[in-house]
This record gives sequence, C-alpha cells and structure tokens, in this order.
Amino acid sequence: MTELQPKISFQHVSKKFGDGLKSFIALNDLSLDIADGEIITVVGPSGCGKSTAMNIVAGLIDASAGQCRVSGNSVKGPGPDRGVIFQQYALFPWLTVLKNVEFGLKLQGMGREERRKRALHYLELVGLKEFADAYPKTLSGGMKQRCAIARAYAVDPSVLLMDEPFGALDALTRVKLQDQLLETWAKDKRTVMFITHDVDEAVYIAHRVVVLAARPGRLQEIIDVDLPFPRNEEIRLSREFAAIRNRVWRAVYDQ
Ligand SMILES: Nc1ncnc2c1ncn2[C@@H]1O[C@H](COP(=O)(O)OP(=O)(O)OP(=O)(O)O)[C@@H](O)[C@H]1O
Repeated sequence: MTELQPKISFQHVSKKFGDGLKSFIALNDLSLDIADGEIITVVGPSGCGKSTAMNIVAGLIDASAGQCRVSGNSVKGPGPDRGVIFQQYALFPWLTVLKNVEFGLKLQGMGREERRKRALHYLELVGLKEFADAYPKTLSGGMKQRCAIARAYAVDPSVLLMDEPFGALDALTRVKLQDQLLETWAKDKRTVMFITHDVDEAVYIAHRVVVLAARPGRLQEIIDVDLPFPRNEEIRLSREFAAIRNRVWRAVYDQ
C-alpha cells in the first residue's frame, strides 16, 4: 500500500539561535507529519519552540538541521501556498477592511474586478461585509482578527499557519471564532497548524494535539482527539472532551 504524502513534514528539524557559548537550541530534532486537511494544534510551555516550528514551515526562518517540507517540497521561503495569521492582527491601518483583504491579491497581480469580488466573498464568510469600507481602528479586536483571517483565506492557501490567533480576544469571541474556523474548514478542508496556550481551544478544534517540551524545545507527546466533527457545545461539555483535555493538560504541566 502506498502511504499518502503528508502536507507538512518535519524531518529531524532543529533550530539553533546564535553561535558558540551564546547559542541556544530552540527546537531539537522535531519529526512530525501533518496530513492534508488535518488540523493540528500545538501547545507547550513558553519558549518550547512553537513559534519557531511554525516560522520554519512559513519559510520565515531556516532550520539549522533537518528538513521541513510542504506538499513534498523543501521549504525555501514564504509562499502563497501558506497563509500566516499572528496574534497581532497586522492590518494596514491606512487601508480599509476591503483593501486590506485585497492587498495580497493585488500582489499576485489579480485584476481589480476579480480581487474585489473575491475579497467581498471572504469578508462575507467572516461576517464583515458591511464593514468593507471601515478602517481597522474603528473595529473591535475580534473584528480585526476576522479581517486578518479573511485576508489569509483570500489568497487561497492550502495551509493555514495560525500563531495564537485568538490569544488577545475575550472568551466569547474566541469560542465564536473557533466555530467559524471549523465551519470554514468543513467546506475547504485546508491543512491547519494552530498554536495556542489554551488547552480547551487546542482540543476543541484539533484532530491531534502536539505537545512540545522546553529546554530544549522538543516533541513531548501527540494526543489524538477522537471526537466527531462537526464539533459543538455538547461536545465541548462532554465527558470525553474533559478526558482528552485532562490528558493534554497533564502532558503540558507535568513536564
Ligand atoms: N531570533 C531569536 N534569537 C534568539 N533566540 C530566539 C529567537 N527566536 C526565538 N528564540 C528563543 O527560542 C526559544 C523558542 O522560542 P519560540 O518563540 O519558538 O517559543 P514559543 O513556544 O512560541 O513561546 P511562547 O509560547 O512564549 O510564544 C525561546 O527561548 C526564545 O527566546
């Protein structure tokens, strides 16, 4: 039987910052395969290399050793196949919501009409169509993050890399955006790598939770989230959910 090619593959990936006595191993020998269409959440104590691992997939930094592949190709730098969403919304304050979403499409050379249509489609998807002409400073934190998500979706990446995207938001907005992410995923089945400090969030949205350990950053455990999709409040409050959450909690905090 032929094995399916993973969408994202870390093969013995290490990252060292600095040289000599001042060098620091942020990530040590990480091997991990993420399947096409899989949602992986990454948790672990501060400094365990979560962002480092994601930045390597994003092509924002190079691995010091080992290899990271996306769709079978060795990562050489950023590319439109990978959409990155950070905790800080990183919107251009001088552009309207619509123009922010259109920005990446313009870079790709897409014509005016088409990019407007596409941007409006994704703004509708995240419930921001009515705010197309608003400027970021007039939006709430949740709305800004929805705009950043629409902007990432609009360029149609096959991989979404999300680094604590909902970390700065209140609990209710957070839960709503988790549901929205899952609703969108149900339609397009993109591969998602999602970093969070929130164990409930990690379990709720994931197929598997990857737990990293610190000093040096390394793989601690991978926990399957054997809960059905679509996920909902009933699942969130279930005994099965609590059992998985407790397992993840222990893997993170018993290190
Ligand atoms: N550019 C850099 N130069 C030197 N050290 C770095 C650099 N980037 C990250 N590090 C160090 O590497 C380690 C891993 O950092 P990383 O940001 O990946 O951790 P993290 O798990 O995402 O942490 P947090 O949960 O606090 O965001 C940390 O100790 C950090 O200080």
